[in-house]
Amino acid sequence: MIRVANLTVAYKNKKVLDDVNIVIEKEERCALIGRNGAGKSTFIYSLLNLLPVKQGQIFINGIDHKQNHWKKHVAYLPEKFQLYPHLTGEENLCFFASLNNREINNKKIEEILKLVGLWDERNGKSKQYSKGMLQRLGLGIMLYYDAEILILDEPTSGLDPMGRADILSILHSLRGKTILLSSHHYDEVKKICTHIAHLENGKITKYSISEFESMFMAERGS
Ligand SMILES: Nc1ncnc2c1ncn2[C@@H]1O[C@H](COP(=O)(O)OP(=O)(O)OP(=O)(O)O)[C@@H](O)[C@H]1O
Repeated sequence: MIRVANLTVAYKNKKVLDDVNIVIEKEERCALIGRNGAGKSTFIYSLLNLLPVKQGQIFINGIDHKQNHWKKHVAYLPEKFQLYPHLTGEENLCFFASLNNREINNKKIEEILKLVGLWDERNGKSKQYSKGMLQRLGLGIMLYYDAEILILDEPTSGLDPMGRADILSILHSLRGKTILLSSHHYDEVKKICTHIAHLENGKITKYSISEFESMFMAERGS
């Protein structure tokens, strides 16, 4: 569960998040949507402590995020990330899986490569992977860490419709995860998400998909 209370973030004099309060419950799949520059990345960076929070509080599974041990509950996929182009898909996954002296679990590596649809291409060098394959490999690396809370910054950005559908259907297939993902593609994320967190003018309002749909339709009709 993620709980944010009275979060305000400003860059110099420009307030981007203004007294944000939101709870994302265990096992919800919540899409953070908002226009370009609305503050989606700023919100995610604040959650992850990549941006120091000066005003407000954030709790991850009940742990104040000023303490460090919340980190084992969370895995993060940034919008842009770098893999090792001369390594194969499987070697990249094994490299990241072994960080922090973790032992590599070969069965889990196989399961994840199958889950993200890269088992047959596992021996191809990642420099030869398409953008969709790279994104699925990034997702696989994130999933290896077995965190309960997954935070993804625009995971479908720059992908074609099939690539976007692949990523979303993998996320939809996961069980027991709490997911927050930012996106510009409301029509797509609504198919797999349970909730929408709408960021506008520094405020975040959370809706169930049906609440958001009826508000959206009412606005269109008026
Ligand atoms: N380091 C920074 N210094 C000053 N202003 C910043 C900084 N980072 C972001 N901003 C500004 O804060 C606002 C919110 O940016 P942010 O990147 O969080 O929005 P976003 O919703 O993620 O945008 P996009 O959808 O385009 O990725 C923008 O006006 C941006 O220009």
